[in-house]
Amino acid sequence: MPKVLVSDKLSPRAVDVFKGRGIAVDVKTGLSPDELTAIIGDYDGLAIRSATKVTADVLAAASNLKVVGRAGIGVDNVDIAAATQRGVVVMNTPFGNAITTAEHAIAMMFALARQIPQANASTHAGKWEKNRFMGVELTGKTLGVIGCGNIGSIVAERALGLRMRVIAFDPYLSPERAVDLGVEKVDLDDLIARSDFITLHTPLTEKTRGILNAEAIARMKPGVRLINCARGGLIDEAALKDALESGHVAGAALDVFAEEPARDNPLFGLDTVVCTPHLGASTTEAQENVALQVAEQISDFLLTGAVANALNMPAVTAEEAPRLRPYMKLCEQLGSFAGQITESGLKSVRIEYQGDVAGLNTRPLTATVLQGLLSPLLESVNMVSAPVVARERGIEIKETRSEHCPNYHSLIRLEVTTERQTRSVEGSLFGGTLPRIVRINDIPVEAELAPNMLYSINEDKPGFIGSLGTTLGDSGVNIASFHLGRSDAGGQALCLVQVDGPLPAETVDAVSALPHVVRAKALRFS
Ligand SMILES: NC(=O)C1=CN([C@@H]2O[C@H](COP(=O)(O)OP(=O)(O)OC[C@H]3O[C@@H](n4cnc5c(N)ncnc54)[C@H](O)[C@@H]3O)[C@@H](O)[C@H]2O)C=CC1
Ligand SMILES: O=C(O)C(=O)COP(=O)(O)O
Repeated sequence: MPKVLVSDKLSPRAVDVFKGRGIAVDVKTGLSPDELTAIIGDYDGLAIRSATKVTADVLAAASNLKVVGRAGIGVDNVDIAAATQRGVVVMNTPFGNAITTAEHAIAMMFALARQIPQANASTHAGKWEKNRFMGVELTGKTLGVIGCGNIGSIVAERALGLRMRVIAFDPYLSPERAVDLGVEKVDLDDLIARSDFITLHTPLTEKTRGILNAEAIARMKPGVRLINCARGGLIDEAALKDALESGHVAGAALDVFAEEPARDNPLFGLDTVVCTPHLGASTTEAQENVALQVAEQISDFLLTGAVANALNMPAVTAEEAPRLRPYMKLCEQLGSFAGQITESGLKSVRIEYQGDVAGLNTRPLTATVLQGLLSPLLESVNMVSAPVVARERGIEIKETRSEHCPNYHSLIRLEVTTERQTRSVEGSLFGGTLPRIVRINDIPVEAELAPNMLYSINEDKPGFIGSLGTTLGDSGVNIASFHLGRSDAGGQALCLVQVDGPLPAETVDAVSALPHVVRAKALRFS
């Protein structure tokens, strides 16, 4: 039974989902990094929000971990590169809290415009400072949206409803989408120079860190107001403090901080700053959405192999997963076969999908071919890490698809070019589910790959099969099945022999030494 750890405060509905799907679940929140590292090795899945930091150290201790599910959007608390290297799928729930977070940004904008928190505190204190809290109207003001994705575009829609003029900076926002949303697409300089309010909705990346730094703040309109419900690192907090103190920035509403939990921050105590403790996603509705979704996604992945909303792996739907499974087995075998007979550096890999399989989602299949191919050559690689590892090693990967497939419903052809030669192996599914190798180096053969196999290439000469059988028999190796193929009479021949148990190295050497044998090798398949 797979086991999941919930290490942040998630709606209890997540636990219900895990239990309902037959997954064991522990809830342990508030763990220190050391405590998490000490126990993570017991779990197949980890469900988190923003508090848990899934660092390379945590991942190094996570020997059984297959999936990290983020009940929310931002994954800057997860070392995705390290997860990918370790073959751990990282998923998020990209929509479940978007409306709620957009609403928080709008609420923060109103709070800023009318100083509601300050007025609230003053009124509770019995001060009745009617003349102190003079606000500004939103109607007709220009709102600059930095990052116009899911949340930014909801904020834009709501702001248009408030009769604001909305301008947006987002390099990935298409002009058509901007027109549909009713926003003006501008560059960052323009946005900074023209906005009365600026709201941030980008992820925190190396490109966006400090996007509003001292220099950007200096170019803003005097009296500008800033809202940040995305990530703390987007604004330079020290520069913002200076600009608030000088009055150049009239106010800032911040839900997120460079260091969280933020117990001590340079901006605390300024009466022009409105703060909330990372509450953007904190509504009952959003928390139920993301908890249910992440629990379903983690369960689907652990139980069926379906992959949704992964940041480091192609998607596989619950409908596709069972259809892809036999092809994945075939792809793994094709890759593993090629990987085991490869003895020099890989240069390129070409995968041809023919027939029915060409109409399926082939990205996970290609990832599985690469996993099979690289596994015999590298220490630990799986379908999450294999494409990245292949790219890092400069291996060129080509994928082609054709509906045309004369002899089979589906055929997958893998061609591997190394520093020395090009080899190919082709396979199909018999009866729709059983992987079979049907061609090796353009020589037809029909073989099922079993855990222990002997592969040999020989000249097609009389007597070879007898001497091979005798050599194996003399070594006490029992033959389970025997598959032969040849290019033409007297030309190159090959055989794949399934044997009962691992082949001793001396036996392989003895086969290699037989007359007419070009090469012999023991192969293992899972
Ligand atoms: N305060 C809170 O509780 C919450 C905060 N968030 C934060 O909000 C962020 C945005 O969430 P979504 O809108 O759902 O993400 P999204 O991925 O839908 O949108 C992000 C947008 O930022 C744009 N972008 C990327 N790099 C950019 C750059 N250098 N300059 C300008 N735009 C850039 C992208 O093109 C994209 O359109 C999340 O990454 C997360 O950090 C999300 C949910 C709750
Ligand atoms: O979804 C996000 O990106 C958020 O920032 C929400 O964070 P939280 O789950 O409330 O800790």
